[in-house]
Amino acid sequence: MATPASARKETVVSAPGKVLIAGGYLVLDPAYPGLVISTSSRFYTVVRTRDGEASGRFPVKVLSPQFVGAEWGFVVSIQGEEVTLVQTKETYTSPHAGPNPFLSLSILYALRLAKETRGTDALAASLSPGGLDIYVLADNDFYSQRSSSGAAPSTSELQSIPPFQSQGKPIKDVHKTGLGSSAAMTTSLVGSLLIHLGAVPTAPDGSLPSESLALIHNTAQLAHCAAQGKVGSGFDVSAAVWGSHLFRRFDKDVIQGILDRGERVAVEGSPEAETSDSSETLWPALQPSNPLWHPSPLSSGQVGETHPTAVEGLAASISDNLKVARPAPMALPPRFEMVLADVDAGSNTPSLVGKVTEWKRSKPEWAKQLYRILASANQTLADSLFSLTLAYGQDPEAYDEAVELAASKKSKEWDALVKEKPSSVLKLLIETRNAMRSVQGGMRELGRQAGAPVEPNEMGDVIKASIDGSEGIVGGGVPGAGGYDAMFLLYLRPPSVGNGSAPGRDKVEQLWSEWTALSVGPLLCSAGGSASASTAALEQQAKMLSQVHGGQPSGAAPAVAAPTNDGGLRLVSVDEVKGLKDALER
Ligand SMILES: Nc1ncnc2c1ncn2[C@@H]1O[C@H](COP(=O)(O)OP(=O)(O)OP(=O)(O)O)[C@@H](O)[C@H]1O
Ligand SMILES: C[C@@](O)(CCOP(=O)(O)O)CC(=O)O
Repeated sequence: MATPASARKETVVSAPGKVLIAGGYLVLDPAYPGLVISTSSRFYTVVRTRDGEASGRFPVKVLSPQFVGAEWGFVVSIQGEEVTLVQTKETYTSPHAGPNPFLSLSILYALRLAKETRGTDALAASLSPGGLDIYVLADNDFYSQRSSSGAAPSTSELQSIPPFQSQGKPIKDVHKTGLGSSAAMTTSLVGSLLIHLGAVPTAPDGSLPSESLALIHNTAQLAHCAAQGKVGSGFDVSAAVWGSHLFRRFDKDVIQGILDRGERVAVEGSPEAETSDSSETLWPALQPSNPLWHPSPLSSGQVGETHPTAVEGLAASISDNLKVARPAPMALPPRFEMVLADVDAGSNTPSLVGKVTEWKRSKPEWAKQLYRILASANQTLADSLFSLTLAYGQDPEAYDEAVELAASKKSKEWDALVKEKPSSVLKLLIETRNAMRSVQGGMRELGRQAGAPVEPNEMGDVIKASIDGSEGIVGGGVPGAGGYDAMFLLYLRPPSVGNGSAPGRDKVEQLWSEWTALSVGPLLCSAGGSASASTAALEQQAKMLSQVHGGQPSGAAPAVAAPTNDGGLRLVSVDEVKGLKDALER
């Protein structure tokens, strides 16, 4: 099944950004799931084999063409069974490149795994004759496109910016937008290298089997944690691989031993450079079947306070059928869209995670109570979104009729609407709106208790004005850890607008452009895997979900097809991505 590595001259892998719409802070504990939506904005890594003289030393050059001076050089040496990686002195000491552990550790661990799974001869063949050129490129949304005056561009202005726009500054000076650039970069880099080096198989049609995705996921989590110097929850890397899903954290112990070795990529010629080949193997920890990567909500006693959501039950039955554990897929329901805002409050968000963790430690009883309330709101949200997808699968006409109606009213008017025109879909929309209000309220309370601006008042004000002032806005909040950096809204796009934009969404953008208390502007992306991204894939999923849900509540799970991975990591070609070819030639 594997494509012979020697046949690969070029490998391009794309991975999405993420928005954690429910479960911030709680997801640090595997007892609580989080709802992470991948974005249509993506990161791309292009790996090309270079021509040159075959030798035991292979140069690996990494270029990030959107930034000034962003060029990193590495050398892989293969001698007998020993493989070492060093960074060139010139790029290590360069003021604009320097050490970049997200890049260097991704390369290091991908090489190690390739050596373990294929042997040094095959690894050398994959790097021959002249080593590798690697390009990393991000969709414009990953970085703030504000002008030097700080003004936020409108959607139409953003649309007129060429793809993969040069930022005109070094990477350290750039303003990120919270989509998870380091996770999407690490994951697409690890994925493209493992595929290019033949360490994970691709299917004949170019898709990636679940085992391959799982191995890319596990390796990228290791590289990202090692680069960050800490183990976060990892939902960003998880979304970069699996797209939108219901996330549960893996067991830290799975990689702690490897992290404790504190490996890093040494500079060429330094004393450490001689000892950078580790004899410890990665495979036992990283192999897809290692159960520590999958805290099962159904079988482990770990879940403590929470019950598995309906959608996790579904995922377990899919995994049983596929014999590979993958997290519960969770695209937004049809006709749902997401809009994100780049907020420039002119102040740095203080360390929110530290404050919340400290509060939880000092007030364990209060924290337990609040976490229980938040967990319940998060699960209700996941279950109501799931029920909406099911409702669409069962009766798309009735669903569309209800969405058309709801999108013509402000969501605070839906209660009166359902009395006038009773509809099960409208009731589910109200349930979803209420769950989003509870999640938002819970996050605000968490911040208040911990003395941390999780949802600062200025952010709460603009979110409230957006939801209350426009038609069809289901809810919103501050994603992830919150703070002043970003916000998201979920809204309905009525069937009658076709591919056009929803009037409620346009009204929100107008409101933002006139907002003076904060500088707020839209990003271009929507949700990955949502109806707009791939209606066919979503319809297939809806049918599949209703098939499972309508089936046996206990006993044997029905046979179901593998979910598509449209919203997650995928193999692409340079030509199919608008503007990528030009950006590589710049
Ligand atoms: N295009 C790129 N080229 C090279 N390195 C990059 C690129 N994008 C991000 N990085 C690396 O990722 C680091 C940023 O990671 P960090 O974890 O601080 O942010 P983040 O949480 O991913 O941010 P955000 O979620 O806002 O995108 C940069 O300092 C750089 O090392
Ligand atoms: C607070 C936390 O739950 C969310 C951080 O999310 P983000 O990086 O702000 O999107 C921490 C984590 O999950 O790693």
